[in-house]
Amino acid sequence: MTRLSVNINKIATLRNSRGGNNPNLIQVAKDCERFGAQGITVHPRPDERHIRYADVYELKKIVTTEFNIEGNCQEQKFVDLVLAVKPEQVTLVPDALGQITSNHGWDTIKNQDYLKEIIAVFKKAGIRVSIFVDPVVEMVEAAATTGTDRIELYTEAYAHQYLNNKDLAVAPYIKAAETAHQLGLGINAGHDLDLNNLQFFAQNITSLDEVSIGHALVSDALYLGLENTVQMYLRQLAK
Ligand SMILES: CC(=O)[C@@H](O)[C@H](O)COP(=O)(O)O
Ligand SMILES: NCC(=O)COP(=O)(O)O
Repeated sequence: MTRLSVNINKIATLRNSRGGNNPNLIQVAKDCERFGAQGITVHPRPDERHIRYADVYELKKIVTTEFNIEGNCQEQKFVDLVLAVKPEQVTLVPDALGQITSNHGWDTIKNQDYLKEIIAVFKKAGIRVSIFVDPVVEMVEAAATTGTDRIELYTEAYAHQYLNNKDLAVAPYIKAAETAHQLGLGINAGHDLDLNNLQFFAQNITSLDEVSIGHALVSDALYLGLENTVQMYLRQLAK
């Protein structure tokens, strides 16, 4: 069954907004796992707008499921952090500095040599590597020759198109996932997945290993409660 990794970036956003330690990020991570989450994802950005580098070291001490650190490996500080923490998985995301959020996958053709080199560094450290890609067959095919263990399908386009035509929305992801599976790549997915669009996506992407969900899940939890929300997302994946 597809694993749910809860991205707790937005818990850190709320915490940072008042300069204290409320909500307590570490306690939220522990609670998410207690409520059934099968992973914790964080995305420390260079400006530390939400997840701070120090948080990552503290989370490593308590995460008992799978710890997934996402970020831009072109930042040496990020590479050093991941090699020091050694999470179960690192997800490489080609974000530029000023982005409000992640908004594109790797060009795995143009960046083939660079990705091969940096992926080998993480794999040598025993860390599973996933790379963030758009649902484009050629990008998936080139991902396979970088040595990455998995791809993470960037699902913002799916989430937006789903509101108009869900079959059209999921079609490119089915093709990309079939290609990835045939090439022996693991398949993750994330960005803008939510309680409305998750089940249809998971039902159509049969070899989906993991989804990482944060913004919508944390927003839902404001109304539905965190324990209930985590379990609602898990039920969407179980159907
Ligand atoms: C790679 C990805 O889609 C998520 O990690 C996203 O980047 C979340 O980052 P923010 O929480 O900063 O929007
Ligand atoms: N990799 C996607 C992720 O971790 C969370 O993205 P979102 O659910 O906050 O859009």
